Amino acid sequence: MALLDVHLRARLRAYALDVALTIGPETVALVGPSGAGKTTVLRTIAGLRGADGGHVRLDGTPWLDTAARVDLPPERRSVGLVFQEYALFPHMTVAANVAFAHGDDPATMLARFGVGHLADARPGTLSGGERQRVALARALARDPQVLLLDEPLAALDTHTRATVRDELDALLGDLGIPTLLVTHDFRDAAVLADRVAVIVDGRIRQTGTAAELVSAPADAFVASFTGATVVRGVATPDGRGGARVALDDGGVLTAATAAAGRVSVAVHPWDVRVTTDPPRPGDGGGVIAGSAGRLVPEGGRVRVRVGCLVAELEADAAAALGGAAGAGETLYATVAPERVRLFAHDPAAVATPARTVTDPSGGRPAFAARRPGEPA
Ligand SMILES: Nc1ncnc2c1ncn2[C@@H]1O[C@H](COP(=O)(O)OP(=O)(O)OP(=O)(O)O)[C@@H](O)[C@H]1O
Repeated sequence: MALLDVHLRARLRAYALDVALTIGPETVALVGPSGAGKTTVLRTIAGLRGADGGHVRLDGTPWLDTAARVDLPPERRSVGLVFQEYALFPHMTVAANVAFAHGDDPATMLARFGVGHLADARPGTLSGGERQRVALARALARDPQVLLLDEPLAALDTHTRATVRDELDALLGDLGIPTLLVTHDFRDAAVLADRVAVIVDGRIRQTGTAAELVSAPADAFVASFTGATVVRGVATPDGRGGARVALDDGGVLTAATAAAGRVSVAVHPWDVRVTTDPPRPGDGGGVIAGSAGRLVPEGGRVRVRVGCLVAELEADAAAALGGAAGAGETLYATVAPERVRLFAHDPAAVATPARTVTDPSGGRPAFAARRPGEPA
């Protein structure tokens, strides 16, 4: 069974990268913010840059071992690479691009990816989705033992992206070779990867299935990356093993876990309940009151902002709000205490806008991502 064993140390401009990963015949997504070191890891595995320490081994055979002074050139490492920009040679035809990767049979490879009819075309005349398929055909032409994908869907529009993502998902399942996929997008990671590793400043914060990261994030950054809204507040123990958190932006949440002092609070949008009437005082839970934002449809559900939280509702729950949303009326958001996650205060988690994810119930989650900076 194929096993890619990676441990890399490298001094980068702003931090020291130190990453260990073992990848069996599976797809592992390396996700994290810009500058976290994702591309550096991928390029080092491919042999396109060196490391200050560590190793890369495939089934025990070293491609890189700084202690033993082994550092195979890229062409002696059996990797297929797909870069962000597809890196096709613009002056060559599609067929020549694939043949260049010394595939003996570019026509068969292209046909396999549904782009056989484009063999004589120049890359500049292809759509993003077509270029992506050609790049995959080229990456796989040498029958590599390891596949490295750097933001393979980044250049595609939303519609093409969903289609190509599904194709890629099927392909990766068929290939069954160690595959490392670099992406900014938690949704892509959740669909394509068996495991997701979250990297920040050159260190892996957490590795798990997408559903594990959603249900048990190790820290506020991971929570925000999986789609949680992260806000700040001050926690006071409630004397019953939980805590009451006064949020900086107004409102109170109660948590089932104990905490005291400044905290980051992570809440997934699908755990937020929204009502037009305030909860009864005797309910004891926290509440956030806020003027309702617009209702925004998202993947069969509806999102609405209430104060500092974003709620994701079933269509009928949204309909029950009547005209309150969008009309600027006051709505009330509540969250079950066991769904309020408290973390040591982490400014990075708040500074990075959450990627949004829809309810992960039912096996592999269906994700709906919002780009950083887009309104919730
Ligand atoms: N040769 C180098 N020497 C020193 N620092 C470097 C070198 N190459 C990259 N860096 C720095 O290392 C950090 C990680 O870069 P890298 O490209 O791996 O990040 P990334 O996670 O892939 O980011 P993005 O998502 O924006 O592509 C960046 O701050 C980059 O400026």
